[in-house]
Amino acid sequence: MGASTVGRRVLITGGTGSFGRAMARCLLDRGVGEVRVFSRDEAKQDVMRRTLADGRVGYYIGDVRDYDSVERATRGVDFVFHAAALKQVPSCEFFPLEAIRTNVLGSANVIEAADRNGVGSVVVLSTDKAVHPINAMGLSKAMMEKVAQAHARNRPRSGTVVSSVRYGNVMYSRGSVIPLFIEQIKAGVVPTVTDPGMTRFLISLADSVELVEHAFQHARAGDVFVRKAAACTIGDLVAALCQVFEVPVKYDVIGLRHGEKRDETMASGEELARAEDFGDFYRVSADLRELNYASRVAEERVDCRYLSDFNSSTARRLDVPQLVALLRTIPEIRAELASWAPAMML
Ligand SMILES: O=c1ccn([C@@H]2O[C@H](COP(=O)(O)OP(=O)(O)O[C@H]3O[C@H](CO)[C@@H](O)[C@H](O)[C@H]3O)[C@@H](O)[C@H]2O)c(=O)[nH]1
Repeated sequence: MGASTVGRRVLITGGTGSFGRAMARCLLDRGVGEVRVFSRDEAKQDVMRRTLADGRVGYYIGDVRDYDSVERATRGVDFVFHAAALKQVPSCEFFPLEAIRTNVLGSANVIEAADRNGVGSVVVLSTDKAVHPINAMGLSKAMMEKVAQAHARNRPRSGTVVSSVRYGNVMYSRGSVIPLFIEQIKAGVVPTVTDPGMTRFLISLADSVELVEHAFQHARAGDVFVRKAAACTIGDLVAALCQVFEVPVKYDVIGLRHGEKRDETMASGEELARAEDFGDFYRVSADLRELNYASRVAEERVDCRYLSDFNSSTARRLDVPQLVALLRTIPEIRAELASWAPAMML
């Protein structure tokens, strides 16, 4: 069994977001000593302070772009979960430098501050969009993963284990398509679908917390953990939501947004060739060898396997009835349903 958070001090960057709040609750339930919520927005911190009402949670205003603010929040901390990010694909296309500042340089600040303050483990949250990236968000997250792996490679004697987790679309996360579709359905507006054939990996917030915990328990420096998520088409997703909210299935097609991919890749074939299978997860270890490639001939086995990518177009596909059942298990969707009377739409 790996490390435990019982009685320990944990920092969550981006701590007021969907992941941060769920992770904070989970840590508190498990007996954490202190949770530090680090974020930019004092209003969101205030709401969280009043909702959680737990004296073990401390609130730190700061920005991962500002090294000093991260360094201060990291002092005396045992573990860091790094969730602060710019994560919307279209907006990062318009402001790619902002994605670099937050997702790449900000992550480097978090890793550096954690290393200097002797933090035991840092888990950075990445995305399937970091694999074969074509948009600024995915490119910046791919670079974040590279920064995490370079830490493992360049500082082998560091006491700080830095690992990454990758997952797909978290259902009902803030600013994502499910709350948008629900808002449209409830307002009597026809949902706007970019491309009904587009596919996305779906995971629940609880599963994302579980993956981060798994990474935290099992990480070696430079590892990337990948969730074996199921996928769906956006056409099926909107149809399932219409069924859940008992309205006729209808949508308007608006076309791809800036920077979007039709399908996502959670792990490349090259990565899978050296991955370990943990059942619900893969662990892809970093290549920690040095740059002297000629020395490889002396190695026992040179592995040149290639596998297929783990892609949302070929992954296990959830159909409409399965999506309906899954969506009905999401607490936020149940809450939306509780305040919903479809007859009002007639
Ligand atoms: O009006 C809309 C808006 C979006 N979509 C589609 O819905 C899907 C999901 O969109 P969205 O919820 O905005 O998520 P993504 O752009 O896929 O990105 C999310 O999922 C990623 C994981 O793949 C995370 O890394 C990102 O932070 C998160 O924003 C995509 O196929 C969109 O094209 C529509 O059909 N209609």
